[in-house]
Amino acid sequence: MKTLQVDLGQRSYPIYIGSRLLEQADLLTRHIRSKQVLIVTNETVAPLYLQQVLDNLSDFVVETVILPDGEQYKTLDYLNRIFDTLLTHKFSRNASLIALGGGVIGDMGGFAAACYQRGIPFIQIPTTLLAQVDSSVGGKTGVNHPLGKNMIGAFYQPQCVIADMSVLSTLDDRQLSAGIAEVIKYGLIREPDFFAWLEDNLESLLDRDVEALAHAVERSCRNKAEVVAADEKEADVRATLNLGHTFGHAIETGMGYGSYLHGEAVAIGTCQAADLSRRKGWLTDADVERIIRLFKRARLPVEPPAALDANRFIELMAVDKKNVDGNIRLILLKSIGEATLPVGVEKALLVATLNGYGRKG
Ligand SMILES: NC(=O)c1ccc[n+]([C@@H]2O[C@H](COP(=O)([O-])OP(=O)(O)OC[C@H]3O[C@@H](n4cnc5c(N)ncnc54)[C@H](O)[C@@H]3O)[C@@H](O)[C@H]2O)c1
Ligand SMILES: O=C(O)C(=O)C[C@@H](O)[C@H](O)[C@H](O)COP(=O)(O)O
Ligand SMILES: [Zn+2]
Repeated sequence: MKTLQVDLGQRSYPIYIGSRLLEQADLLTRHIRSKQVLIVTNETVAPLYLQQVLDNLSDFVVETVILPDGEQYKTLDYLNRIFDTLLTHKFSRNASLIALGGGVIGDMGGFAAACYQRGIPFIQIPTTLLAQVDSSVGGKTGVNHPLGKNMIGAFYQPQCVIADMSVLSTLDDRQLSAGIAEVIKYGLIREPDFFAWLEDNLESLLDRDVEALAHAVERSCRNKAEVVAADEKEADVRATLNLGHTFGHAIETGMGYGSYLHGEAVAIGTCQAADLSRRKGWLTDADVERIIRLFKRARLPVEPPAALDANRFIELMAVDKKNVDGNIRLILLKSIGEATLPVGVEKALLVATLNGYGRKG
């Protein structure tokens, strides 16, 4: 097992990465401070892994919330189900919440923990590749609004992250690829050698080679932990983790939550951001081709949905947390391995990308 640390002073916490970690009761229980524990999970993950977690908690009073599965349920309405259970069972402020699932469950569980009695401890047990490499680390929690992705939320750090590689064996191929989209992001924004490693090792990841997967999770988490430690609340460098997300979130919101997976929308959005970076004169044609090729090899979509024209994209992108005074600001690439902070772009260039990229037939 590898242990990384997210250094945030009093809010610091470990990320445990390894195989069969759900069998190690102590890893979990050492981070629980009271008898009362709530596990939040969903209808897909519960039959697979809930009992394993419950087996570790025989000395605790445990309640469970099993939410329906899907991005379309990442809403305030479904968040209320968590509060209903916490209140029905009179959970106190020292109770712990465990989020067992992918990014949807992690974001919702974390937000519920941030809100309940103004904050109770919570633990992330991420069960998708995407959640292990990204969403479980860094404390962004929240829910969607029909008008915008993750628009209601809080920064709230977990007590620990337990990334058990063994649970990835039940993940389907489409979800594995979605996770790889966020892995590629780290190479693009800050670690060119990692991007090259991914080019060399992509097939091993797609074949679920355990060593390759563990390496990708560890290197991704190290990158994310460093960025979050430098800028917990996205005043500066943390915004680079949003590469491709202004376009990607527009796709998720505009096409209806759940029709594109988050990682798929980020893959398309990153190709659009790369195209725009080329139009700014920062990336070469060859760089953009290299980026698109890697996403395609990862079996990810790279072309935006035809249903969203440039006007609709711009309307959707106007609802983004990086915008200032209503102006769209994007993370672009100076090179493969170096991202910009949020920048405004000439509307003509943005429209050219929205009209041109991926629409050439
Ligand atoms: N907080 C952050 O920093 C952050 C970062 C990236 C993404 N996100 C959010 O995360 C969400 C996407 O997360 P995701 O890709 O994990 O999606 P998800 O949570 O919907 O999980 C994907 C699917 O995999 C299933 N699943 C989970 N674990 C499984 C397992 N071990 N075996 C079989 N099936 C399993 C789930 O039930 C679901 O059907 C989005 O809402 C996105 O906005 C947040
Ligand atoms: O942790 C971050 O910071 C990120 O931006 C990670 C992203 O992959 C993630 O999708 C995040 O939820 C997007 O943040 P948002 O603030 O644009 O909702
Ligand atoms: Zn993301």
